[in-house]
Amino acid sequence: MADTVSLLRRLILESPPGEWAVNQLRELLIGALKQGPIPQHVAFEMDGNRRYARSRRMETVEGHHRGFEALARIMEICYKCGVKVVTVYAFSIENFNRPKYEVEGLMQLAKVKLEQLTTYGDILDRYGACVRILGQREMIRDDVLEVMDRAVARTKHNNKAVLNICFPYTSRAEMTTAIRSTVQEFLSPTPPKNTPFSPSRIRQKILSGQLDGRDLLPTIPDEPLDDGEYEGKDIDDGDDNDSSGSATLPPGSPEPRLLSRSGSYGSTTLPNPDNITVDTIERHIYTADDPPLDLFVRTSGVERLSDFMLWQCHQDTHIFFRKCLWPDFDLKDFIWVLLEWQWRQKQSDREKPSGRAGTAKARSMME
Ligand SMILES: CC(C)=CCC/C(C)=C/CC/C(C)=C/COP(=O)(O)OP(=O)(O)O
Repeated sequence: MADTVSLLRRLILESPPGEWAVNQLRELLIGALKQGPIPQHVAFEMDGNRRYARSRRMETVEGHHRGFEALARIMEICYKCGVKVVTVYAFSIENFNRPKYEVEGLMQLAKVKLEQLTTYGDILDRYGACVRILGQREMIRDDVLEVMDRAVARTKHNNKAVLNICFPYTSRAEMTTAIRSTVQEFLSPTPPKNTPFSPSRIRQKILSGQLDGRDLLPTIPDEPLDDGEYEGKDIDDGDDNDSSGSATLPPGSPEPRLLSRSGSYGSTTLPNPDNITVDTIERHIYTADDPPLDLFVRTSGVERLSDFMLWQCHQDTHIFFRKCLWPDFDLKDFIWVLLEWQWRQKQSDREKPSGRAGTAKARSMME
């Protein structure tokens, strides 16, 4: 009986009039949603593809294909609603540890779908969305990278919306990269060379025996270091796997600012770590150009962030965990997330003026 009902339902919904009616209803719902506030930046942790495949006795890779279809549907809903940036976790660095055939399947899927997505007139072009690939580029093999670069180049003229594809990504790798490039930027202003008190000059003198090391101040390079240029202990390679120009200050290192405060180096402008703020790091994070993350959605019932958007989740990011598996995720699920987000926005807007009034009142009472 249940089988007959579900078959009948499928027949109706998949018939041309059924499809037309469903599309009309979707448009109506999206139109209604657009009447309220809309998150500017939404991230999806698309979880549950393999469980979806297993429960339907499909190949794992087929589960990922269905996952991509869900992504295309959700992306369209987002852009139609007015979301500016959609960020998706398409491949974690940890995913390289999955069986070879699955990793290969995901690479092929990325290649085929990115070509498709960025073909002129397809979904991204329709909504004026450009593609950006966020993650550890050096871990992507050449044939995939080529397709990704082409996708980015083909859509770079689109300036209404963004699709951030995190591939291969983890937040810790993103933050490490951001810190590394912050340090590189921080050390890059080149001071006047060979001034009598420049660190390199002092180093030269020590090496040539003209100065003993007793009064040696903590050394800060006065010019960007080349790999292997410096053998001292105060600048160290921060990553065992990657020695490409990375420099970290190990725990217990003397604070570089002491140097600049002491003024020992004359007119040399030495980096001051006090100048590194949240905003400095933010500028080096992959999503630096994007609006703050308003909404984070993870499917499949797992309630963890799993190294995704750890920096971007701030005090006003609303995090939603949904039980449904990603390939099943559609407007019927997303609408509740959006409605709840809109409701929470209204609540916090309502609280804000009274909160402010309360503070002002408290202040006037104290005065
Ligand atoms: C081009 C492009 C953007 C492609 C995206 C395709 C896509 C949906 C990728 C997601 C891959 C992935 C590791 C999902 C997590 O589910 P899981 O495999 O961990 O499933 P499980 O939780 O059931 O084990």
